[in-house]
Amino acid sequence: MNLRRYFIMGSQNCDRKPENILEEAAKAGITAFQFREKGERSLSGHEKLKLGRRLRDICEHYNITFFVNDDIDLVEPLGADGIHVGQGDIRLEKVRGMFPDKIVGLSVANQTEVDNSPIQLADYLGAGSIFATPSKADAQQAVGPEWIRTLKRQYPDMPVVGIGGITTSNAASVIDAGADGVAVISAITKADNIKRAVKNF
Ligand SMILES: Cc1ncc(COP(=O)(O)OP(=O)(O)O)c(N)n1
Ligand SMILES: Cc1nc(C(=O)O)sc1CCOP(=O)(O)O
Ligand SMILES: [Mg+2]
Repeated sequence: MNLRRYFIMGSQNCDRKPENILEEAAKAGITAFQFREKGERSLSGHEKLKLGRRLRDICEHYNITFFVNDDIDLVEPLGADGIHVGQGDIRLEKVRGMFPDKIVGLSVANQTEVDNSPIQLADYLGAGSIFATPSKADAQQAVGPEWIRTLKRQYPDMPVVGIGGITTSNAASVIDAGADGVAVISAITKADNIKRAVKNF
């Protein structure tokens, strides 16, 4: 599992064909991808499944770890490598029980969430929002890279990715704080030059 350059995207994040954006990012060197088809202008039902299949095929071709966001019903149909869940989603214990062999990620935004979560059941943590994000209306208040340090002090062996408002300009501060990777939406979907953006991470 390589979470160093973790790209997250759904069609609602894209001004052009999602397949083309993912393919450019894949060629440029992302290491993990999360299919997050969610919120305003997002697809549902069969259209969501069909897009997921096309994006999964691109990841398979470029050997990129493929995650589904939230939706347990898509994990098997898409042949996903893993699933990412947050505090308001299906409980981690249940996800782990359903998918003992998949990679499971959990979001943690503050110490209370950590204290109330079975952290050891997760394979990695998504820590954020690190900075203010334009991509998630219900994101919690930005906590800064210090949150990564706090998590790594408690769980030195648990992979942690920073998420929320991460750009090529501030990613180094997230990695310097001990993160194993950076998870981004807009820094890639909105980039003038995706190849350059991915390489700069
Ligand atoms: C890698 C990663 N980290 C955090 C999140 C956020 O998950 P969640 O809190 O469940 O919010 P939604 O993405 O479902 O809106 C994530 N998706 N990925
Ligand atoms: C999906 C997601 N989760 C977050 C969290 O804080 O848990 S922030 C976020 C959106 C990240 O998008 P961008 O890279 O454009 O800021
Ligand atoms: Mg979620």
